[in-house]
Amino acid sequence: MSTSPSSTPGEPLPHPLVVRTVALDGLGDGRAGEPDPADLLDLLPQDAPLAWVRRGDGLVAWGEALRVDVHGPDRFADAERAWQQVLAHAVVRDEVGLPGTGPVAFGSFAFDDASADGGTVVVPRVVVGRRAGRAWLTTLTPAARLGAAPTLADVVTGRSAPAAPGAVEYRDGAVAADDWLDVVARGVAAIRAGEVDKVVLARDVEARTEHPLDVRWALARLAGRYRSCWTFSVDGMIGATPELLVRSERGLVTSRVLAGTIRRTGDDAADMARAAILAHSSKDLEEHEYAVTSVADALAPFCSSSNVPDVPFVLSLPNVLHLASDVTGVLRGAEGTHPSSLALAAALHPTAAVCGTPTQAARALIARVEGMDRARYAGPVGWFGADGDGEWGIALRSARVDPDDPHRLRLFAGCGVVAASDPAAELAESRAKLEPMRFALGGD
Ligand SMILES: C=C(O[C@@H]1C=C(C(=O)O)C=C[C@H]1O)C(=O)O
Repeated sequence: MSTSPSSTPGEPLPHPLVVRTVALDGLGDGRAGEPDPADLLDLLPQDAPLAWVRRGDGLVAWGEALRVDVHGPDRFADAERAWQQVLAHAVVRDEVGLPGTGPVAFGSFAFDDASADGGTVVVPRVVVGRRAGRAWLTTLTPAARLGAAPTLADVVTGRSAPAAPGAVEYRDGAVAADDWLDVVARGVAAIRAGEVDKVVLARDVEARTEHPLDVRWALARLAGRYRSCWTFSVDGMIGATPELLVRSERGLVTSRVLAGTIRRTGDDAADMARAAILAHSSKDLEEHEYAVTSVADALAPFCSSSNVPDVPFVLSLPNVLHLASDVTGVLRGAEGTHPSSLALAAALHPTAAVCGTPTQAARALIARVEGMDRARYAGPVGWFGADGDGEWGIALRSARVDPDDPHRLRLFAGCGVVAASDPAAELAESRAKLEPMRFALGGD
């Protein structure tokens, strides 16, 4: 675990963190020329923007009061510990008291324990949040004592308009598209040989942008088009995921499980017919069942009661239709004794929606045949607060901006493979899942 700016990991900040949350005025009626929290993404600076936004609500943040890099199988626990240490030294005045107010940290974690790209927690300096018509501003400042109440005009200064990335060139990532057919075929063969029941296999595509990517430009495109997804940006990992690994709020946990996919055609009547096919496809229902069971089983030890829908619904996105189930549960025990949302995410990860069934065998198969490091793709991404509540998505429909070159990104997509899978159909599905990030970079 490495922390910055810090002296030693045990004592991460030279001063306590002074955290102050104030309510912001009614949305949209701020004074002319003043920043307005009505569009959170508009408030972000170009440098290292943090975001977790859906349908206009959520959190945006910037600056780094503290950054912690973690690695290996203990990356989630190490991140949690670092956050607890920050909180132990924090002085908090929260005048709003909603989920997402007070101290907040963002995180993004690798899919695989062995990834070189383990994970990062960022404690920002400024957070602006919005939820159900209310908005707030939080400042997190390593300081000796509480200062004056901050205003949005103080912290949103010198914003340039997001700039388009210009022409974008795409080329094969670690495995060429044609060779990936063989990767899927090896997955199907392993299933038929009884090694696993389901495996999720992914591939990457490299993009090179003419101008350095202004992440804000991509985020605005994603949030505008993929409204039922969670648009995120944490430590260079960006995307709009339709899949919520876990939300934990005041003792109630929710997980949106997706598995089973059909591409959309662009013709609404044809898509309705395809939705009906998807809802009755035994191949897709089987894939979905594995994913729901993995989430329900992982949540069960933490919950006193839970609700697991018998039948999935069809989630319609601009590029694909998915089978979807919202699994909910009530956490066991009294408030204050619950595991944090990050601990729940760690217990759930990796679900069968992004790994396979059984988990360990599917993990080993992925490591053997996929031919790439997934890095942060398909890992948990999101935020949590001082009480541990928070939201963690699965980093899908996503890309990683090269930390050393803002012209370069790796785009990722994967597909659930079962005995009845056809490699060519999975390749087509992976192309459909790459569409959101291609659109984010300026594609149609
Ligand atoms: C792995 C991805 O998506 C996952 C796989 C799905 C499937 O195979 O049907 C559907 C949704 C996600 O759980 C991805 O988008 O990269």
